[in-house]
Amino acid sequence: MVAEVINGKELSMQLKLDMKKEVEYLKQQNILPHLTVVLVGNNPASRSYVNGKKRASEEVGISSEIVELPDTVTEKELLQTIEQLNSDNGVHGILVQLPLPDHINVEHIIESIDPKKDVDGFHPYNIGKMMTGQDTFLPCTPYGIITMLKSKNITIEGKHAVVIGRSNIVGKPVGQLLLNENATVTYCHSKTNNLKEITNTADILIVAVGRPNVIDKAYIKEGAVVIDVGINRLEDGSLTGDVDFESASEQANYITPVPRGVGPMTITMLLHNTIKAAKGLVK
Ligand SMILES: Nc1nc(=O)c2c([nH]1)NC[C@@H]1CN(c3ccc(C(=O)N[C@@H](CCC(=O)O)C(=O)O)cc3)C=[N+]21
Repeated sequence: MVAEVINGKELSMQLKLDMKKEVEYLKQQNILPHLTVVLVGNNPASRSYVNGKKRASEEVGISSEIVELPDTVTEKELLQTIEQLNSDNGVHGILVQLPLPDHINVEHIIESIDPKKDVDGFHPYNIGKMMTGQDTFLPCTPYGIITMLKSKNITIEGKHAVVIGRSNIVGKPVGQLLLNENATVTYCHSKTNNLKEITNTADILIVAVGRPNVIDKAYIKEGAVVIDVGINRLEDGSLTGDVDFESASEQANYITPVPRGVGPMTITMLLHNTIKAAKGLVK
């Protein structure tokens, strides 16, 4: 079997065309969707992701702004910046790029963002809404993954979905969204015994490990759907996922590549959430 590739870049382009039309329509009603991204410090990877978000916003006509703060900024100063953005009626979405420097408590920062502007879907209030199946901002990477599955009409209901990874921004919420779609969900992580035995029962395997090329065909059931959330920069500068793409493609029915897989979808769902915020749909 040779797996069909789910191209996140292509799907993103289609979705962005629809969003562009929607933004034009909103502008006719004097609503100009606006996203503010807060970037602390000078991490090159963060800077490149933030630039990607700005570029994508421009593509669909969303106005965006990057607020840059030095890595010496205090927690109090950062909280003040967020407070200003919370009270600015022209700002619909606020995203504080992670990771933050060690001297800043990330929970304090996330909880200070107005949940109605929390386009990352990271605020505990929105996570609670997601867990109880209420309409809210869904975290962008998990939402992008569900959107990719649906774009190929892949059945989620009744399937065994295995998630490797339990981070607050990917592993935990993607498992919850799969559960909301009536999958049977298993979480695996660094302390899991018999990982390979479990992943070999997965109809849908979500890999968010954070180490390059560690999941190969030995971990994959024939005909499975494999979603690679990893973004690993190798010494030669190239990007690779957590999945050994060549090997896994021999066993899987569907697979996502890296780059041009989940990454672009993350940004696209951020734009979707920003438009949703501008429409005032999240209370
Ligand atoms: N508050 C917050 N929200 C985030 O959503 C967030 C964050 N912090 N911190 C970092 C992670 C990472 N992330 C990515 C977004 C797009 C690509 C992406 O577009 N990747 C391209 C390649 C980009 C490249 O060449 O570097 C691809 O996979 O094809 C990757 C990673 C969002 N994150």
